[in-house]
Formats: sequence, C-alpha cells, structure tokens
Amino acid sequence: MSKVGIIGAGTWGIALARVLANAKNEVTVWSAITSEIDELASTNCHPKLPGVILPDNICYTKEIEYVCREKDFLIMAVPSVFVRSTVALAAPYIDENQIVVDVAKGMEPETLYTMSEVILDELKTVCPEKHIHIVAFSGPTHAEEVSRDMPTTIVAACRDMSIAERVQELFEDTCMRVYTNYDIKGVEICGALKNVIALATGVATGLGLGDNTKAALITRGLNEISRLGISMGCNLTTFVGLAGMGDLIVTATSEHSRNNRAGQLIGQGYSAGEAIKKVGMVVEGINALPAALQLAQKHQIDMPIVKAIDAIVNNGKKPDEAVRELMARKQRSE
Ligand SMILES: NC(=O)c1ccc[n+]([C@@H]2O[C@H](COP(=O)([O-])OP(=O)(O)OC[C@H]3O[C@@H](n4cnc5c(N)ncnc54)[C@H](O)[C@@H]3O)[C@@H](O)[C@H]2O)c1
Ligand SMILES: O=P(O)(O)OC[C@H](O)CO
Repeated sequence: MSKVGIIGAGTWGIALARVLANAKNEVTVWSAITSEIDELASTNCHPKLPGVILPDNICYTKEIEYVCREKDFLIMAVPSVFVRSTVALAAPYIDENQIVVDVAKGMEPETLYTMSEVILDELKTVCPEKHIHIVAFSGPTHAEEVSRDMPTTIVAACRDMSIAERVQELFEDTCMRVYTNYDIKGVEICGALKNVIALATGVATGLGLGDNTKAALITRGLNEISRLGISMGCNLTTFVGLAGMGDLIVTATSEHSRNNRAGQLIGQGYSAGEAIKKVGMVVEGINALPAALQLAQKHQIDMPIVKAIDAIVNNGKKPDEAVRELMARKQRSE
C-alpha cells in the first residue's frame, strides 16, 4: 500500500485516483478549483465521467500542503499550461524521498521544455537543495476507459529505471499494465506532439474525408514526430512503441479524444476558439503548436502536417486548402 497525492481533478487525475484507491492505496486528490473538490467529496462522481462511482476511500483536499505531505508518489495531473504554476505552489512541501509522476502532455512554448523539465526547473528554483525523482507516465490511456477498468497499457519513463519500476509496481494488479522506458524525453515528445496529429485526423474527418486520409496523416505524422525526436537524441523504438504509435492511434481515432473532436469541429468550419469552447476540456494539441514549430525550426526538421495545422488553427487557412497543399508537395521517397 502506498500513499499517493493526485494534483489536479480533471478526468485523468480522477481516473487514476479511482484505479489506485481500488487497489487499496491511500489516495488524496487536490484541485485548484475548490468547487470541484466540494462536488467530488459530496457526490463521489466526476461530472465528465458519467456513471463512474468513485470509491469512498478517496480523500479530497483544498490544501496543496496536505496533498503533498508524507506521500510516496505525487501525480501531477493538471493540463500542461498549469504545470509550472502548480509545481510552484507544491514545491515547498515536496521531499526528496517522493516520486513525482507527470501525466500532463505538452511542451512549454517559452522554454521548449517537456513537462518533466518544467517540473525540475520549477523545483530547482523553489528548493535548489532537493534532488527529486520525476517520471513521465504516458501512453494510449483515455480516462473514460481507464475509469471503467478497461485493459490499458502505458509507459513509465525515467533515466533511473529503478524509479520507473517503482511506478510500474504501484499499478500492479490494476487494469493498467505499465512498461518502463529510460527515454523520458522521447516519451514526452510523443505525448505532446501526437495531439497535433490527432487534431489533423479530426480535421480530415470534419471535412468528410475518409480512412485513407486518416491513415496517411497518422503514418506521416508519426514520421514527422520521430524525425524530430531522433534529431533531439531520442530513440526510434520509443516512437514506434506505446507512447508514440500507440497513443497516436488512440488519440487520432477515438471518440473520447478531445484533440480529435476539436479537429473535427475545425474541419466543419468552427474557429479554434469555438472548438475549444465546444469541447469544454483541455485541447493540448493546440497548446503544443508553438513549441512544435519552434523545435522543428531549431532542429531543421520538415514537419508539413504540423505546419498545416498551425496555419489552420492560428492563421485562418481553410482546411480544404491546407489538404490540397499537402497533397501537392514535391514528390519524394518514403
Ligand atoms: N483525460 C485523459 O484521458 C488523459 C489521458 C492521459 C493524459 N492526459 C493529460 O492529462 C492532463 C490533464 O488532462 P485532463 O483530461 O484531466 O484535463 P481536464 O480538462 O479534464 O481537467 C482540467 C482540470 O485542470 C484543473 N485546473 C483548472 N484550472 C486550473 C488552474 N488554474 N491551476 C491548476 N489546475 C487547474 C482542474 O482540476 C480541472 O478539472 C492533460 O495534459 C492531458 O493531456 C489526459
Ligand atoms: O482526449 P485527448 O485527445 O486529450 O487524449 C487523451 C490522452 O492523451 C489519450 O492517451
């Protein structure tokens, strides 16, 4: 039995809280939004996970100190744009013997840091004397399915494999089968950038295009992401594994994906802002675009699908025109 603090009460934080509490761990959940904590504590339900009853051994708190103190694992489950500010709040209460597990998928546009790097950077600023272990936890894992105990696989990534193995053990005998990987950077690049490609497949669906187009976007999209990752020193095997290909397949095809849904709305003619509002939850692919473009430029990697999505989302390019331009690119070898 471990003590686990979950920082963030969106659908993913709550799905993980449920799995770990049912496995007899002592689980505490914190949210920056106090009304969310009141609702969870009084209903044992999350409004975006209808029909899922949460076990009553989950403890809910509005105190960041309480969610951090004396926990073995701290799971950072806020959307990527809130990771830095949330770590700044939590940092004074995080100890060296704890493992911080990041589940947010994104990259910080100002620094081009992955989320584990953002966490490390913020911890260094607030408590430079502490050496904290951070694990990236990423893969094809929709909260809607994990919260119904559907078999799911995921990667726990850390340069120190013994730390990744601690996270693997935490999820033993749950619906989640955890694989370890030491290529933490590769795992995090996959998690952030597959969302952009899922937006693209959504746009194709919204335009009424077919399965051939979606397969093309998934395959060539993975090619773009892996070329970037390899140029940054990551391993090809990571990109063709669960965090890469696996997560791209699920996000680009699942009815549960917020990125896929936002893309569909954009393909149907909604603006990005309208699509985000209609989805009503975080759309990380849109947040990841500025960092993706800067990294492509910095590492001199051609990323035509990422560029096309940015032109649609941020520069008002018509989706059908973007598709025509992608198809008319100079012919080349695979
Ligand atoms: N939902 C999934 O299936 C899933 C699966 C794997 C990874 N993820 C990743 O996990 C992260 C969280 O996703 P989610 O689906 O839980 O998001 P969500 O949209 O369901 O949750 C939003 C949550 O963010 C928190 N929040 C809102 N404003 C905040 C603020 N100012 N400061 C701190 N926290 C604030 C609140 O708890 C809110 O419930 C994302 O990066 C996502 O890509 C999600
Ligand atoms: O719903 P999405 O598009 O944010 O995707 C959620 C997870 O990243 C899927 O693994």
